[in-house]
Amino acid sequence: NLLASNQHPVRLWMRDPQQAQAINENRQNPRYLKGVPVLDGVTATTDLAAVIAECELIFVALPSTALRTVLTSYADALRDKMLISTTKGIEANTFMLMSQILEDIAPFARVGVLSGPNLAREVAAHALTASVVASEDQALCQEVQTVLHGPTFRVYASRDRFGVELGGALKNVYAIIAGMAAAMGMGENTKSMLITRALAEMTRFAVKLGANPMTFLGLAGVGDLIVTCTSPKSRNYQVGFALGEGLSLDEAVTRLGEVAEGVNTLKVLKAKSQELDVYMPLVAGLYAILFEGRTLEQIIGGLMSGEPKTDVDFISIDGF
Ligand SMILES: NC(=O)C1=CN([C@@H]2O[C@H](COP(=O)(O)OP(=O)(O)OC[C@H]3O[C@@H](n4cnc5c(N)ncnc54)[C@H](O)[C@@H]3O)[C@@H](O)[C@H]2O)C=CC1
Ligand SMILES: O=C(CO)COP(=O)(O)O
Repeated sequence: NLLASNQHPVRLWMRDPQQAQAINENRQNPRYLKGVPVLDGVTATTDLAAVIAECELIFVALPSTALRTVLTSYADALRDKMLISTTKGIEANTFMLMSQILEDIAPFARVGVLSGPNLAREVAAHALTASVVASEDQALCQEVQTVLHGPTFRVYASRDRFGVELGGALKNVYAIIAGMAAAMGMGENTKSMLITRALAEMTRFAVKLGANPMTFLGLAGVGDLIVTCTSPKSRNYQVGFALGEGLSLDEAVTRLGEVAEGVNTLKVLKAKSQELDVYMPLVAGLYAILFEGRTLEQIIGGLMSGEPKTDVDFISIDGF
């Protein structure tokens, strides 16, 4: 809709012919965005080859588990196209971020990511929103800013594609913990502690992977962490909330009926943090709750009784 309202013709690729026809006829997508009119400039279609051939700029919004499978046979068609991932996940086994998978599939495409505090429902409802486009390709960033900018949506640019993308993927895990804490009636101090220690933890991990920690101070880092850890509109938060109400993980995911990337990210992140020997007590704690039968109280108890630590890892003061 943002693109269409800037007079750009838009193709929306989807799998289900009935859904595509319904969107084209009724101008609504009631399963995912009830009550939001789909503008006339958007045409839904199931023909991916035709969409790729017709479009110069492609926003890839597939769930992380589907991205490689869906696009892998289109390598030649994607040559020279501008591909922007909006997917916030990490591939199991390879630990690749989505734009890295796009590069892998289509080495001659131009690749970037769009990430930030961007709850889909609020973007669709024209809540004032900011996002980040990140790519080493400056012209690509400018193009994305130009086509998306409007009265309610503003795009900032970054050269740090890896840091921006990593921030978007990691925060989902902490949103599950935040939702859980909310359901269990934990205090505002506790919620703030969890968010801030989450930022410390994700930054520590990112630095170990060679990312720039300053990126985590931006919209795609702390910005997205705040919105996802505080909003009941976040699906990861909702999964956490359901867990805090006593549902099992399967029940929580089934009740949601949409993608909550944090569940898969948790598994790959736990394994990677062990492999790299990065201290991530929140990730290890959530993993222990979901897969080893521990409780949130036990995990928070562990945090509170751990050996004294410094507040911010990257400030070194003599004697600390
Ligand atoms: N919804 C949001 O507020 C935001 C979502 N994202 C990211 O966008 C990505 C997608 O999430 P949503 O669209 O929100 O999830 P969703 O659960 O609302 O929708 C996922 C869509 O992907 C389709 N899909 C699933 N498997 C597919 C396949 N193999 N081939 C083609 N289509 C397939 C589903 O039919 C559904 O239409 C996630 O990585 C999420 O983190 C990023 C920013 C905001
Ligand atoms: O990434 C998002 C907001 O920026 C959406 O978060 P959820 O996937 O948890 O709904």
